[in-house]
Amino acid sequence: MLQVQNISFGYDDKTILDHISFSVAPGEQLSIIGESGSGKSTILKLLYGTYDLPEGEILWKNQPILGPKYNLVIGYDFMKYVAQEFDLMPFITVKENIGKFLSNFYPEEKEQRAKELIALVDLVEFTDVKVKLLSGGQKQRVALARAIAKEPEIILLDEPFSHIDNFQKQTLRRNLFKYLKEKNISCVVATHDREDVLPYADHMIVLNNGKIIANNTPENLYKQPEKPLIASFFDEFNTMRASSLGINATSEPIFVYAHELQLTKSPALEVRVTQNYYRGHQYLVEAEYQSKAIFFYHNTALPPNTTVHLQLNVAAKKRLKS
Ligand SMILES: Nc1ncnc2c1ncn2[C@@H]1O[C@H](COP(=O)(O)OP(=O)(O)OP(=O)(O)O)[C@@H](O)[C@H]1O
Repeated sequence: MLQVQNISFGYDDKTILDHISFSVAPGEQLSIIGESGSGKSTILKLLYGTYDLPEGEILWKNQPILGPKYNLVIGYDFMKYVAQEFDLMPFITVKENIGKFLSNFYPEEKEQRAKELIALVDLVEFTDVKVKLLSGGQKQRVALARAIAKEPEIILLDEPFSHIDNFQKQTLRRNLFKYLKEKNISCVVATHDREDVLPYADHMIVLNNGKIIANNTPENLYKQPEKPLIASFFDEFNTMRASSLGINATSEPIFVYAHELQLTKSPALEVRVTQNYYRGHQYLVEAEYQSKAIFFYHNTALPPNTTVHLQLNVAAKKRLKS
């Protein structure tokens, strides 16, 4: 179990993390989300022991993770960290880069394992290519393969698929996260991508102004986002009054995802269409309601300046009542 207990940290006078606590069980995947600069990478670096902690404690299986003041070499064998900069060896091949992280004791097993890892990250045709000749996405794959080479107990991933193209991202993500679960490797992922979180994370924490403002399952946070920052991570959304949608709920503003609004003939929420954005499966329609923008999805583009009426779909009513 990883335990982060009341840690605070800043690079200079400015506090970046302010009394943060969370934990990660063996085999569990935790996602850290938050705006750019909110401190996601800083948390990963602290978990890895890159800096000394001025306050609080980080424990892995009840042993403290210590910074450079106490460790000549940063990091621990049971933990791997894939940073945004990959730190590969450019003048040797993909296989040699991965091999550096495997034991030389049983050469046949080493060969087999290197092949297995290269296949996992789909780099078979680049096995013997020098890393300096690879693209950014290919380098990121090598870094991921290298990090899991020795099966760490916990892995820290900083935007792990940021350089991988959309064609290959889904497969790589599925393969990697499935592999980590199978091997019971704990995983902490800093990400901006909801696709890293919704299908895979057991828990997610949301960072804002140095604090954790939410710590829950992705499903619970998706259903009850509570803050615009959280809703915006998942999807296009609107901040609305429950009364304007004809539901008896709180007088507090509610967050309604754009896909939860649909056209109706009855005289419900009346809006004026201003723009359409093609999104493949549907159009995202921008409209004006009481001088503010409101967004919803529709199967076809709607002519600008038309007046239409909107209502919540059935699933949204259920979500907002629960
Ligand atoms: N080595 C450093 N020295 C001084 N300030 C730093 C250093 N590294 C990061 N910072 C500052 O700390 C804050 C948090 O940075 P961090 O990289 O942890 O954010 P992040 O949430 O990971 O951002 P992003 O999503 O853009 O990667 C930022 O304001 C950043 O400018």
